[in-house]
Amino acid sequence: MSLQSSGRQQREARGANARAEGQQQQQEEERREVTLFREYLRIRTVHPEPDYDSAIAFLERVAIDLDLPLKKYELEPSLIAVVITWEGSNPALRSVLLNSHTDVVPAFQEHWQYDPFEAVKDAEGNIYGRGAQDMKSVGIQYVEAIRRLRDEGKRFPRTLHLLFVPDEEVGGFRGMSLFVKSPEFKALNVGFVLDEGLANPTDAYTVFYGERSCWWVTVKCTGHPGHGSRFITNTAAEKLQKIINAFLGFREKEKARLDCSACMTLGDVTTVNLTMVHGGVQYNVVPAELAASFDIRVPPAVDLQAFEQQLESWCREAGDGVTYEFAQKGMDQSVTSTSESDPWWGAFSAVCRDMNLDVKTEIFPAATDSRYLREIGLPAIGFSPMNRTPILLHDHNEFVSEAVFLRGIDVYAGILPALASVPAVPAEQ
Ligand SMILES: CSCC[C@H](NC(C)=O)C(=O)O
Ligand SMILES: [Zn+2]
Ligand SMILES: [Zn+2]
Repeated sequence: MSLQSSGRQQREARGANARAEGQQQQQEEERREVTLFREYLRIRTVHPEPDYDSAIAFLERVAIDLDLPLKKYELEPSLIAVVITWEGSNPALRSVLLNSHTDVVPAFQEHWQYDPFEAVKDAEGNIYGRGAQDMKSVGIQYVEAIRRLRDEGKRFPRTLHLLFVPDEEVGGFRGMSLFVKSPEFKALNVGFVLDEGLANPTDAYTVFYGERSCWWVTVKCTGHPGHGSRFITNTAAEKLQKIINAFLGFREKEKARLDCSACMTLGDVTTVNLTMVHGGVQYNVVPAELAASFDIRVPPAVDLQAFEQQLESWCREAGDGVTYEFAQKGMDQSVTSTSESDPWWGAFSAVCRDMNLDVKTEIFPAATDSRYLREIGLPAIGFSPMNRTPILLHDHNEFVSEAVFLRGIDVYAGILPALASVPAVPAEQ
């Protein structure tokens, strides 16, 4: 056996040390909010085989502890949405939905400093785990803010629903997408939604009021086949070359637009990435068909019809026998109002100002479950209260510090009363 310890041994040793320190600290002083969050992180709701049963059992205990009713809605066999409800004093008013997803993306253990499902807290108070940012922290912050408000004897006019959905990380097709279409969702009488956002490395908090449309498109190029030793004309490869040049040429222009503007963010430009190429038979056979797949994200301000015409013309210009097909084509471009005169945004932004939070509004660069909620006409804000934190969702060594996590509970304890006290909006009068 080598004298040098392996990566795994080092990780285990680090984990054991940090655990021992953490346990000691926990016995001495760890706050129950943090302990609950770390317990949730240890539940392996990780794709491709998320342990949703354990997450549901955990949430059932949370609801009992909060003394609030919990309902389960089966969306598909073994895919369950959980709703914990704190009824308002005027339940006829529309409710506020606090959404979080219970699933997390896979973690590659060998790249992590600690086991991604041990929820290790290091000496600096950083809590490591898959889901630490995306978005188990937010789920527990909602719970703990509500616990605090209830312990203080507060009650607000509007009902607060805590929703925990499965399968967001694989597109939400069997999760939120189904739930929003159900009569049970309608019965929740939702008026406004808080959902996930992103960390911000500066002092500011980022708040998302819309998302880019997600277009996944495969362009198929056909052409003359033949022997690999000859100059075959009109080949699939020549057409594919034109397609790739057109798509990636546009990508460069959009990148330059982003790079030369200090006030633009990723959500304001269109990104195009070549993510898959398909085709070919063997070295000496010129193939009759080749295809390229692109991940395209289009900001809400872009005219989608005009953009599709652009794709069409790139395909036409590449030659005959070039066609495209969508695997995903988001067409809804609804954004949530950030006008101060909007009752929901007005309440949200005013309370953020009162708490001295520096809020930056942006378009979310990727796709979240908020798109299903905006699609049915609901205002939804993406907000994960994590400032002074690097953006590590889906990355190795995802963490949030204990201090930022706890501060996020204070933030929700300020925001939730404001949202749950928004006076009846015109549609409710
Ligand atoms: C369109 S389904 C895929 C959803 C995924 N969401 C995130 C947050 O990574 C994405 O934007 O690729
Ligand atoms: Zn997420
Ligand atoms: Zn995610």
